[in-house]
Amino acid sequence: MSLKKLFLTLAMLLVLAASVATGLLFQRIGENIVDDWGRRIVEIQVRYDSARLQKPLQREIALAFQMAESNALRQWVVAGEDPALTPAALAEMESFRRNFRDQNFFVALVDSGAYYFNDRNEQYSGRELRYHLDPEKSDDAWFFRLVEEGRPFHLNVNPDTELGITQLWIDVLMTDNGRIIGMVGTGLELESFLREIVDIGQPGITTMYVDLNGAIQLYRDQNYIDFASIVKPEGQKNTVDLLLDKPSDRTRLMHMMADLRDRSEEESLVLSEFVSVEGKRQLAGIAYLPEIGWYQVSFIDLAEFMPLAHFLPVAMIFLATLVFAITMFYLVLQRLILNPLARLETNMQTVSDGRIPSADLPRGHGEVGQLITHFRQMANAIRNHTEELESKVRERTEALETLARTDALTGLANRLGMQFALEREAKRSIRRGSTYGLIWIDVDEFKDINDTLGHAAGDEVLKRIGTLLEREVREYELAARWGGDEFLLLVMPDDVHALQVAAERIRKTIEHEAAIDGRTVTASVGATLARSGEDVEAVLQRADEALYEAKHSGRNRSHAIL
Ligand SMILES: Nc1nc2c(ncn2[C@@H]2O[C@H](COP(=O)(O)OP(=O)(O)OP(=O)(O)O)[C@@H](O)[C@H]2O)c(=O)[nH]1
Repeated sequence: MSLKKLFLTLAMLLVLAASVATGLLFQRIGENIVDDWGRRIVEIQVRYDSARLQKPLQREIALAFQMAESNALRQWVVAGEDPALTPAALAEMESFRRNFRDQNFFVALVDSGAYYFNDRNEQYSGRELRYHLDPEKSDDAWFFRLVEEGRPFHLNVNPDTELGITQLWIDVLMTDNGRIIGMVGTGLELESFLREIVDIGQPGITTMYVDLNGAIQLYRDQNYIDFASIVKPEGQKNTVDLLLDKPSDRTRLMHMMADLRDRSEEESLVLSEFVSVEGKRQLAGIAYLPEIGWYQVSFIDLAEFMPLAHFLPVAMIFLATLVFAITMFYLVLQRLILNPLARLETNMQTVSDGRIPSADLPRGHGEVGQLITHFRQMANAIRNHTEELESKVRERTEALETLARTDALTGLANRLGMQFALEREAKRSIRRGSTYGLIWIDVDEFKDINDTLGHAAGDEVLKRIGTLLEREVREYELAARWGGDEFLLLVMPDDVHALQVAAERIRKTIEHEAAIDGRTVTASVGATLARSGEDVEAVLQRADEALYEAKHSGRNRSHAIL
């Protein structure tokens, strides 16, 4: 895997890991914040709700206690509902009725079982005695049970089947010298009370009030309320665990309730615990309200109340910054290291393929820069060396080529060199319609020179003739040793006559200047003029024939065939 791919994969893995870590971190931080704040909020909420509930209730309870202590009422009851005292007693009842929140009252008497009631609409004015309580009737059991329990006051949520209304009843015992003689109080219309006090419609918050047994007394959904719980046997009550998903949560709540009751002197103590309600993790806040003998239980759905989504923008900004930083790091890495290295690698590949590296190398920084500089120096050295080598090879090749076309003894062109020159001239002749002359020289009785004067003398003769012929040709003409004692001149005569003159002059020059060891050296010379576009072989043939003629007409002659 290339470094580029490796770092890209690494960068992507980093982004992925950073995203997961950020997500987990923010979820953890968010949950901690929400849990921490949730506990504070639930505490405040419970205190606030309990104050809101107790304020109206306490007023009603205090009023009910006043009513229970009313002399007019007590005297009337003790006197066995003396008709003479009844108007004053009814007036007292009416007076309290007007003061109660829902403007109703009840008075229930132990001895006679009489039950007096009037309401806001005064529909029972003049006939306040509604009925007589019957210990045998289950609807009246609440009264006899409360009298039996002897608690000074009690809150009772109960539908009154006789009257056809459901109320939160405030029941206060009326006593005379320690003897319970009756019960007075008022009823708060449950629906409006729940609407105004309990179900305040705050999203994510559910409040309820339960009695010492955990039986639900006030809750926005009346179906859950444990009506007349005072007379219900244990096990049949609608308790708080109806809302809880797990039995373990119920146990924990019950423990908290017991703990709160033990510590009821600690004012406004609120305990909180996470529980599962209707499949959601909710924070339950519980407070004991000793004045009314109930607990307040508030469930806060923190996911709705303080959604973790609120932390999302912060998490997104954090993540975006992280991704941006990693991307920038990768881009800088790519620009400063990966790209220069990739180009360097391409150049190195060129070198390893035996080609000349490109002069266009990237610039780099730091160690990469040093690496590139060293490679550049190395590449330049290779390039210079290669060019030098190539130049030398070219020179040597040219020298070899020259050598291959040169006669070692005389320094003239050899047969190969002459053939090249002839081919070139023949092509030019075709191209330009030009012509050229050939002069063929053969040393006379050279074998004899060798035989008599020695082979070295023979060589010397050949060298001298070479020098003479070299002198005879012009710059653009060529003298060559054709082989053995034969020489060939490629000449450019102006005309036939000039060719004949040149051939004769060469013969004479040899005769006069090539003598060795006192022995005259002569040569026979044949000459011919190439015709326009004529084949080289044909011209050579004719020159050879001219030479043959010169030889056979007595040697040391020049002869031209035109
Ligand atoms: N010294 C010397 N002799 C050579 C060289 N090349 C060829 N020869 C000799 O040159 C002689 C050429 O002789 P021929 O061409 O047969 O005849 P010739 O003796 O010149 O007689 P004509 O040409 O008929 O006049 C031969 O004996 C060759 O051995 C050389 O490089 N040096």
